[in-house]
Amino acid sequence: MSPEFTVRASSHTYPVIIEPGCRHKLYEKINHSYSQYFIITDTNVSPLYLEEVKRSFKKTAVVYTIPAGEGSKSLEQFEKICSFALDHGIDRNSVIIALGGGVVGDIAGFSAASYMRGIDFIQVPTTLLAHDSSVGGKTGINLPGGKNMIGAFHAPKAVMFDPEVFHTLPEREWRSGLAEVIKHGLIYDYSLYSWVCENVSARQVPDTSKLVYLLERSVKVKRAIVESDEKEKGIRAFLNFGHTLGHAIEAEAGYGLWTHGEAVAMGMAFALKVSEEVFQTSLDSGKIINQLEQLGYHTSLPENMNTDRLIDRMKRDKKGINGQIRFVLLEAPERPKLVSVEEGMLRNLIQIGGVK
Ligand SMILES: NC(=O)c1ccc[n+]([C@@H]2O[C@H](COP(=O)([O-])OP(=O)(O)OC[C@H]3O[C@@H](n4cnc5c(N)ncnc54)[C@H](O)[C@@H]3O)[C@@H](O)[C@H]2O)c1
Ligand SMILES: O=C(O)C(=O)C[C@@H](O)[C@H](O)[C@H](O)COP(=O)(O)O
Ligand SMILES: [Zn+2]
Repeated sequence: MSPEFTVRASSHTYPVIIEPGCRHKLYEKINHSYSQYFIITDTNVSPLYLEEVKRSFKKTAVVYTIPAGEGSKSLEQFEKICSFALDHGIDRNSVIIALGGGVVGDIAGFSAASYMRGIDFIQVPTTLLAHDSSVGGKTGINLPGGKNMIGAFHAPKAVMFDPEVFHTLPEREWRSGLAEVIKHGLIYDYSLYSWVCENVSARQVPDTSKLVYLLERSVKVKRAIVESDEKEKGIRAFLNFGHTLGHAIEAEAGYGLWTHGEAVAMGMAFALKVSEEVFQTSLDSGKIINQLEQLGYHTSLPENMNTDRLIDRMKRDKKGINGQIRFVLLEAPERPKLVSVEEGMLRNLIQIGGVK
């Protein structure tokens, strides 16, 4: 089974293709009228998959390879990509192909959104995590002061998953991606969350048919949310569950020390505790936090994290208004809510070790 469905954006509707082996025939699936094909990839993905992808092309592709890792989502790399594009004749009728994980997707997408005021791009996600980043049109780069602080909404022309490539993911990156699936489950589709807990190991990439199933279900959660609120005026903020603290941790530790998914999992565990405090509900946060631990995520903040600095970073989060820290909390599974949370409560919870 190779699911194919569409995502509606305000600019256009684009296909999402989930097809084992499709990296060998990417060119067949894309428009042939582009003047140039500009592949952006990274130093880990390039030796694994670039030649296979390029072989399917009838035209020569221009390639730019960024150093693997979160550190590459930078202004410096952005400038290098755009200058390289200009030097290699990339014009308005060219297309950027993002071959890699979320880092490649975000910076390639932002380059596509900005270069010559916007050219087409196609997402070819090679990590599980990028099932989230490749759909919905958020693109961007980091500042030292905060994650994704410079960016644009720019929808891809297509998203093409070849789940076979997930088999080379290191365990840590597989687990990282699973955190965003879990997020989709907790905020929108609890049966997906339960299915993951029962059927998916965080230690080992499952077989391809299970991967196809997982991708389709989780991408469809993302689709439902971004189709109803593309520019984050309302419910799209729920996709930030776990990210208020998660993004602060990533920036505070130094980009790349924590994976995005590790930080988001920690952030979700924290947000669950905050939810209990704020709503005084019977949300069984303990059970979910235990399940996160079973899957191998850290759910207690390391002692070397400085509370003041984490609080400062959370105040600069894009969801914040007038210096107030706003968290996505859960009143119950599938019942997320965006809430301003008192700084004192956050300080207390951080100081007692986050969630324990
Ligand atoms: N735009 C969005 O909506 C959105 C959503 C979620 C996350 N993000 C962003 O995505 C980024 C994280 O993405 P990520 O976790 O994919 O990180 P990543 O792109 O750095 O990939 C993780 C690691 O896996 C390697 N890799 C990629 N594919 C591989 C493969 N098939 N086999 C072996 N190794 C492979 C990469 O080289 C890298 O070392 C963060 O910057 C995060 O902020 C954006
Ligand atoms: O698509 C969204 O919207 C998300 O929030 C998805 C998140 O998983 C992702 O990490 C996103 O990049 C965060 O966006 P930001 O606006 O908080 O930087
Ligand atoms: Zn995320």
